[in-house]
Amino acid sequence: MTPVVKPIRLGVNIDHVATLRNARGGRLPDPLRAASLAIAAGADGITAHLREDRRHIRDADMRALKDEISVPLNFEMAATDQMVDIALAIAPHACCLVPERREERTTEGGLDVVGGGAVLRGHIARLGEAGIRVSLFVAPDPAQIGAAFDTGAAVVELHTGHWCDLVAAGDHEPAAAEFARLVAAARQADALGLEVHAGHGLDYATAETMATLGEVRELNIGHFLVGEALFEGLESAVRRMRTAMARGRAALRAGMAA
Ligand SMILES: CC(=O)[C@@H](O)[C@H](O)COP(=O)(O)O
Ligand SMILES: NCC(=O)COP(=O)(O)O
Repeated sequence: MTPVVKPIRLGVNIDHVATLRNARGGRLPDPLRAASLAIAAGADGITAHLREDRRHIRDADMRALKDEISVPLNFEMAATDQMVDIALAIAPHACCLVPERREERTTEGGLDVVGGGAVLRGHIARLGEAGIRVSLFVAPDPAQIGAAFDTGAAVVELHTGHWCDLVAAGDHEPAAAEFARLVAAARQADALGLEVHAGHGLDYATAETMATLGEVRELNIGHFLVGEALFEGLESAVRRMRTAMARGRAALRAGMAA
């Protein structure tokens, strides 16, 4: 009997709508309007990253999203006491703990769960005790996946940024090797009972490829979609992304049936 292919969700990250808004210090474009349009176009969830330097999403944005949107809110944040306190006050559906370095242009690596120790486990416990689903944003590294399981977090989000950069550069062999790491990490995490998400740097083609991995249940995508929205509108870009992901799942089913 052909195994059941579980659905895959799209989380739309609206950080960079706030980047454009903050460029002039005003109210527009409104990240909440972007979230509403993304949801109307089929987004299963909204993701927003409240960085310590508030370079894009601000505290008021996160509060407005929690109060107004009709789909789960995935609150991305650094693993700090301050951010945990803010997350507990907002009470989103989920929190994704990501590494942050002030000087970084974008999220670079995955969370060092292996080295996180009792402090990280304390943050995870505080969030979990409040009923918030905790996700750890990690590189596709077996040790990090195993450590994530040991922390009691429910979800790992696999960092696809390095793979996407290699694909974009046309470095085919290194890209294939990094994709193999993502495949192995997804299988390892799934076998441990962790829910598997993925994100960072994804576009239509790489999202379609990620959707061929049955273990992957959610893709969080932002920068590419906001860029495409400048040319074709956010609703169109989100619909095209959903279609690309559906093509990936269809390819998975076809492979299973063969
Ligand atoms: C964790 C992650 O991949 C996203 O939140 C990404 O960080 C987008 O935000 P930045 O572009 O500010 O890194
Ligand atoms: N966690 C990944 C995310 O939320 C969006 O990352 P990107 O698509 O903006 O690179």
